[in-house]
Amino acid sequence: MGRKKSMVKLVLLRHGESVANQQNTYTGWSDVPLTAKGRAQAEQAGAQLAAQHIPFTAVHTSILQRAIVTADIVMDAIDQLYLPIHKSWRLNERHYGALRGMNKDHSRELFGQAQVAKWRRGYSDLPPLLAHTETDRKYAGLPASILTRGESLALAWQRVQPYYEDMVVPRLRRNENQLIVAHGSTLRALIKYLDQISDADIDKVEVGNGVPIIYTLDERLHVVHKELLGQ
Ligand SMILES: O=C(O)[C@@H](CO)OP(=O)(O)O
Repeated sequence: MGRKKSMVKLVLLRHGESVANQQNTYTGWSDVPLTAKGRAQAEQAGAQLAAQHIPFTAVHTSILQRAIVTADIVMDAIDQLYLPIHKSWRLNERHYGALRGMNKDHSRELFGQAQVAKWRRGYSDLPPLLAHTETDRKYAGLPASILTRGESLALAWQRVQPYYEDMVVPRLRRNENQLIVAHGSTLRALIKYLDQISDADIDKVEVGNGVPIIYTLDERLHVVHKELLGQ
């Protein structure tokens, strides 16, 4: 009789629509709230996940309210409010530098379609940097090496990967299902890693607000199945 292969679930979820998403402005580390539509998207994601009956042992999110509130709504909907929730700046959205707050259509008028496409979806392209690093007290303890004046997706991955390796992988290895509620680019970086997408092809990957992505992983944590709920 062969040994039963263990399979574990890793669920990724981008927050519901934020005020900045609604206004079509660059967000990054801006700490903007969900819209009413964003809350409804989180509730719908929670209902879809509830139907999957996945018992998690931990939830991971950023220190930005749009992700934290989405995580809370989902934990309630799946009746797992008791779970530990780990919040880390490492799961924050990619820092959009001096673009933050700017309307995305306006940025295309200013810099051109091609440049904006690279900033938004390229792997190594750095947005124009802020003149100063973050002053918000929640970032006071950040390592000095972290560039908080703007990040490429590649730079964001450099701070997401250690979180994934230290906080998520050990739990997955113990066969514990994990839920990560984060942001478009943070999740694109993780999806790039899990799906082994090349630097060039990551520009085709989009992550929708409130669409749960369920990965089934084998004992080496390689992807054996991927499903987007409600798609
Ligand atoms: O503004 C942002 O921070 C992100 C996600 O909302 O936008 P984009 O899709 O342009 O990378």
